[in-house]
Amino acid sequence: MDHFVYRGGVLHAEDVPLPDIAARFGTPCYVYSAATITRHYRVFEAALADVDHEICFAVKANGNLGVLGLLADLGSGFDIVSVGELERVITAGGDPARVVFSGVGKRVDEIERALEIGIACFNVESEAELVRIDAVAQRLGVRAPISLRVNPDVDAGTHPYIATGLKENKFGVDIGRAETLYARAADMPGLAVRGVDCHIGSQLTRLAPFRDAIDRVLALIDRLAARGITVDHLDVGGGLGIRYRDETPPSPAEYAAALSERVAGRDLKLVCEPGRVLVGNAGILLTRVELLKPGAEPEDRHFAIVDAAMNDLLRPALYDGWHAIVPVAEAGAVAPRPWEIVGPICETGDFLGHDRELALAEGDLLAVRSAGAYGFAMASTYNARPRPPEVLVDGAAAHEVRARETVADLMRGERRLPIA
Ligand SMILES: Cc1ncc(COP(=O)(O)O)c(C=O)c1O
Ligand SMILES: N[C@@H](CCCC[NH3+])C(=O)O
Repeated sequence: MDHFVYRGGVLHAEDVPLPDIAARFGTPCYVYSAATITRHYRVFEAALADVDHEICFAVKANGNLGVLGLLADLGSGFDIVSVGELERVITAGGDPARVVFSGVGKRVDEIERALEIGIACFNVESEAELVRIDAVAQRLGVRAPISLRVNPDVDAGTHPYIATGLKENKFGVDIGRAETLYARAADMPGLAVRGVDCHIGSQLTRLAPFRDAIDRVLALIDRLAARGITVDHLDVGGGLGIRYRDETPPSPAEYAAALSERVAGRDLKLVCEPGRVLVGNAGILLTRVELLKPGAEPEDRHFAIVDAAMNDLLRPALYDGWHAIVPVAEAGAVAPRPWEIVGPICETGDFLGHDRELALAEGDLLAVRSAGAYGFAMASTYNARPRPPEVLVDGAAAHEVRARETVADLMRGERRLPIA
């Protein structure tokens, strides 16, 4: 459930009509609903209430300070993959002691900063990284809390670009080698073994792969215990899918119940790293139809060129991701027809949606739905297009939590030769 609803024929974000947002902040523009994020977080939290747990929001899904601040106030921890994300969490008021640090290529300076600030755990993705973290921690005179991210070799049944839990993927260490690596980690003076971590992919719509992965990881935890290596938490990563079109993912409550059932009776804290499920359907990309280019022949395609493009929302171009595209106001006298919704960028892959039955006129506003996760976060400035503003709506108030970039912002730090 989200808080983007039609009232009087006009789409609102909570109590704010989207045309008001377009008038105030211009288009394209990302719009998020605080009530939706809050609701999703609380549902997740309530579903895990019976087990010792920590929710660490995956910052990569949406790193806006307004969104992170809201989640921090709700009590969320954070999953980061770079020192940039760590600084964002700290600036937004998040608690570094509730941060887990994932990612296959952590640099020495990133490890140093995370150790200085005192994060909860490093999710270590290779033997080389264990050695690196151990060396940095010893140099700083501390012990780094670690989990090994194990790759359980299960098929997440998602798009191949976002499946991570197969042996062929670059992520984590082979579950068959994990025991040996844990034994090695336990002997390293700069490391403190704390947990086991696993994340099998994103936009999963079935529970079975999560269950399979957890069962394999719990079996590993038992084998480790038999060797005298105990862990205090199991990090199950993120990955729960959302409905973009007609998917029927498990609800957060069903997902959480499946997890708690697996760990019940064990002295283990459950750590989750949800991203998309908390913010995906809490955001839209607001865009305006610039020009219409209908085909001349019956078999021709009709193009609607809008002011948002693949640089603003990459998912359609990158994964053929389907996002609902809906009118902000009810159509006037125009008849609906199938439109290709495209941006102004010089790439054939620059589309937001194919074959959408819409009644369009130039100047109309459209909402590209389910854009709260991996939307702005993956935006670029390709074609020298400044990135859009982000607006966080809370009831009747619309807060600009990121101003629109300017062309001057894009050129900052650049020079032409000769440099005086
Ligand atoms: C390590 C890790 N944790 C959490 C997430 C968040 O995933 P999602 O947005 O699918 O919940 C990701 C991204 O897939 C990830 O790579
Ligand atoms: N960026 C992807 C998900 C990748 C998740 C990163 N671990 C998406 O939009 O669906």
